[in-house]
Amino acid sequence: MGEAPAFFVDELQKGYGNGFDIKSKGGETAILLGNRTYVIGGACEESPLSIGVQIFDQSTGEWIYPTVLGTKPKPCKGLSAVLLSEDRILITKNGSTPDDFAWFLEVDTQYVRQQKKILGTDVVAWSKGVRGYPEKPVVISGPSGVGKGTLISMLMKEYPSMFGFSVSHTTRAPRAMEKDGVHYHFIERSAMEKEIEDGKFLEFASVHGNLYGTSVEAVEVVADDGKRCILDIDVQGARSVRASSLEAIFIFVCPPSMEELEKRLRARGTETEEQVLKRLRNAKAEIEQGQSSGIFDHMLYNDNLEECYKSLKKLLGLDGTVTAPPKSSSKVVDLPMDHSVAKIDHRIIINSKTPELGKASTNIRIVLDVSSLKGGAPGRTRGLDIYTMDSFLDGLAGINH
Ligand SMILES: Nc1nc2c(ncn2[C@@H]2O[C@H](COP(=O)(O)OP(=O)(O)O)[C@@H](O)[C@H]2O)c(=O)[nH]1
Ligand SMILES: Nc1ncnc2c1ncn2[C@@H]1O[C@H](COP(=O)(O)OP(=O)(O)O)[C@@H](O)[C@H]1O
Repeated sequence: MGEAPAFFVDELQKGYGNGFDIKSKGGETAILLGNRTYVIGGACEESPLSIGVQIFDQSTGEWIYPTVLGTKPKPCKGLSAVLLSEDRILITKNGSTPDDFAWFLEVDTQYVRQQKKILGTDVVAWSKGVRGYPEKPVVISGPSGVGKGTLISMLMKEYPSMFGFSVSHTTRAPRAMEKDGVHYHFIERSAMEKEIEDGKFLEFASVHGNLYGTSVEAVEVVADDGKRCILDIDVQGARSVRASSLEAIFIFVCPPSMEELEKRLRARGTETEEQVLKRLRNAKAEIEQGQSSGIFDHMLYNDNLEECYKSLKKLLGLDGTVTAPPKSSSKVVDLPMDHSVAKIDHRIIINSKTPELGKASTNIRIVLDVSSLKGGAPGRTRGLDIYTMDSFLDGLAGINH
């Protein structure tokens, strides 16, 4: 483990360290919470491509190097921090673009507390701040061979700009037509177990003797692309997602009969006889759980494919005229290299400290509204509203007229 920046120790031991402006040459900043000071900045020793986090415990005088989970921000020349509530710190990166300037470091959220228990170490977790909300992801479960993949392909083909598929990781061997990174991320068991330990998965389960899992990134990249995410996962996975912070719609697809299911599975011809028998044995338990667990919001019966597809579209609100969700139109400028932050209720006001010479507009003020945050680590924190002070004042003037 690396040394903590020496110049901090004196300041921190004096109890100094509350606020968003204790900056060193390395660009670190510090936040005091209880008797712990979170020192954030510079590059992380263990993963140099992300910002480092160290904790100074005032009561013991010792440095703690926590396990850092979630999507990590890349290092930058400097940053500012504001304590939002007692459980998370908002970090703004100097000189960054609007899609990279707001990050959250969770220090005592439900997710962090849960992970502390599992890992038995100190834990902090990053999540990236994102404007607005995507539509709820759609979780589709059902026994092997019922037609989940077929229905999802139809949906993606008809609405390519609206839906995106969550590409799962699996330890099973690829089928003849399957492409790595498209149908699944095919991975060795030991590598997947390591990634699970590192907190990279939203959920995972052992299904038909193989490991399957949805990485946090698999879902987030789809939402970042402005699309609605579709997850094809088993009942255990659906249960885990239900218990997570991801709000989704849960659909279970039933076969018309076990005989028909067997016929489809055999006709598909992708499994060995042993695998077919295993999948049919598991199907009974899956259908029972699907129907009685209370996890699923909707049941679909895939007897006639066209009828079933119509029902799927209906429950996703696609039976009428389809309108794309409006994209946010308010433009935000890049964050200045040097800035200060202040918190007023649910708004963070970001002020550029040094006017940029030779430019007409010198004093940039950006407002970050954090009143409607949703989600969080290990995924994204969504629902940020970011605008310039000018547009905020224009809005107020509009109301007054
Ligand atoms: N929990 C979980 N289940 C998954 C995931 N990806 C696929 N599955 C499920 O694993 C099972 C087997 O999938 P697969 O081997 O592709 O065969 P299929 O059932 O014939 O489509 C299916 O029930 C899938 O829904 C995942 O990321 N997590
Ligand atoms: N309603 C249906 N009627 C007849 N065959 C179907 C129907 N739905 C899907 N199939 C076929 O059943 C097989 C299994 O479907 P698939 O989408 O691979 O299932 P899953 O993804 O649930 O394992 C495929 O060969 C598919 O073409």
